[in-house]
Amino acid sequence: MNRHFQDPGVQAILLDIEGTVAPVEFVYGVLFPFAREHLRSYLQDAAQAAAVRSDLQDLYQEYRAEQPQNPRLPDWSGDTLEGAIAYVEFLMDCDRKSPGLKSLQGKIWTQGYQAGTLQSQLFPDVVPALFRWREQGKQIFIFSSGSVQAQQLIFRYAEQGDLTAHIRGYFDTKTGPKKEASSYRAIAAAIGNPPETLLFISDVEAELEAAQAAGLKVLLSVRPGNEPILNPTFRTLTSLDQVF
Ligand SMILES: CSCCC(=O)C(=O)COP(=O)(O)O
Ligand SMILES: [Mg+2]
Repeated sequence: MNRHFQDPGVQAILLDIEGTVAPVEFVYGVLFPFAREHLRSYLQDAAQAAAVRSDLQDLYQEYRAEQPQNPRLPDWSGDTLEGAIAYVEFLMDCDRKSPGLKSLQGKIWTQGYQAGTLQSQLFPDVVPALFRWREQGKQIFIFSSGSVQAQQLIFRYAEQGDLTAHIRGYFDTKTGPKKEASSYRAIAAAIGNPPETLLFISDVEAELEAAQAAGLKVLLSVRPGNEPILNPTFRTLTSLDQVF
């Protein structure tokens, strides 16, 4: 195997999920439809739970901030479930990486994974890479727009079994947006490593630009089903087999 990315200075690997370790088709074809289908029944059952109320408060704040500029928003007075459902559906329609939406989706998926209805699909090179990198002493972290809970589920309920032992830590957009350099500086600080000892792998060039600006090493993930990038600015990989 030609492991063409070798850099002895890299001590930790930060992985995106969708388009890097999991196929876009799994996220858009399985996870997102599951959350949409179960949104109403989930909120009807759980809207009074403290964690769900907190998500709804975050969503309502986002709604109030957006409402004056966006005539396409559905009506939501803040105290109706119908309004909440309509706004969450609106956010899902535009694939908004909203922390409130992502947190709610993670809670809905939890039920699906625990019931055995959902199982996560990862590219076949992911599990060998996790074992190989750990044997080489590299730490593995995740940074995704999906909530930390959703990320943990992906690795706990993989078709290949529970992979959470391989993952040292998880970061979501509570740390900061994926397209801002400050988020990557915050992640490096949280991990306790200088930025240049981290390698970030993602399918989105704007995320790599931000990570590179923060001093991280970066690689562009090119996978079946990803948005095609005609002239990539960054070094590409088509399999994690190519890294270390
Ligand atoms: C954590 S699985 C669900 C992924 C998700 O909700 C999403 O928006 C994908 O974002 P990513 O940053 O992993 O490309
Ligand atoms: Mg991605």
